[in-house]
Amino acid sequence: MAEHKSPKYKRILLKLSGEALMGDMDFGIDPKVLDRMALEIGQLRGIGVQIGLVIGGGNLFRGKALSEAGLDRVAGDHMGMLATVMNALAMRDALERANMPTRVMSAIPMSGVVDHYDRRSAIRALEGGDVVIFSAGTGNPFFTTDSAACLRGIEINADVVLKATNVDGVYTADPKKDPNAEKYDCLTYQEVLEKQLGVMDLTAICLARDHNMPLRVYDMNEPGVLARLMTGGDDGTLIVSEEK
Ligand SMILES: Nc1ncnc2c1ncn2[C@@H]1O[C@H](COP(=O)(O)OP(=O)(O)O)[C@@H](O)[C@H]1O
Ligand SMILES: O=c1ccn([C@@H]2O[C@H](COP(=O)(O)OP(=O)(O)O)[C@@H](O)[C@H]2O)c(=O)[nH]1
Repeated sequence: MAEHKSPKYKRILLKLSGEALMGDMDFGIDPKVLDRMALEIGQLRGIGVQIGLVIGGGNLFRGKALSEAGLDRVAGDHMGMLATVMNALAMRDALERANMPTRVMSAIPMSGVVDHYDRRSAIRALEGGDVVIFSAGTGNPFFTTDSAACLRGIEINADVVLKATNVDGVYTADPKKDPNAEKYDCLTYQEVLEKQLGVMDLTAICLARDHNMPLRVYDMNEPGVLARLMTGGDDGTLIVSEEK
């Protein structure tokens, strides 16, 4: 009989950037990316990991970009948050097609479309094996879904917040702009703040630091990476209170 190691984490909060859902497109959602993510999430669920998801909205709308184009910032942020709900509905569809029971909760009440966010129901659903998608960010303008991921991760007592993105970790500078940037394997919250490393917004880092929530930034385009992380893999960059 095959040997089954118990996973490193019992409960995770996985943050998927909206942009990652575009795949090779310039806007919108690539169903192939959703199906691939559903497959990877299914592998984790199969080994008993409880999964909370926060999905960004940058593939559709970002408040800051809309306000730079002349729209009111708060209206733009509301559009950004609604975009995360659209992404969550698309992700739920992919997860349910892959036979995973899924709950979508929204920080903004949206009766008849998705459930309103409720921490206790979310924890019950996670314990019952549902994948829970937390949508509409924090429900407040001027925040990001990275902050929402740290907030929900802390609220549901996740063991780690995993930020799945399009770079393979945190670098000394933005690797898309600086070809000489070097990757860190491990960093402290304080180093990220002092060096102003832009991979996650500083509000999110402060929240994680204040509640000692480990963060890992990794490349979601690497096949099998999520399952590897569950069995002690060290892909990407770990951000913690003290360097390991
Ligand atoms: N020091 C850094 N290390 C790694 N990535 C960085 C850094 N500074 C900025 N970035 C950028 O952060 C992006 C990842 O963050 P993400 O939230 O997924 O995307 P976005 O900010 O476009 O929504 C990468 O595309 C990368 O270009
Ligand atoms: O708590 C939140 C989370 C998100 N947003 C808005 O929703 C957009 C999409 O989220 P984000 O940029 O974090 O998505 P990602 O970069 O992960 O795709 C943001 O630009 C904001 O305009 C917000 O106002 N409050």
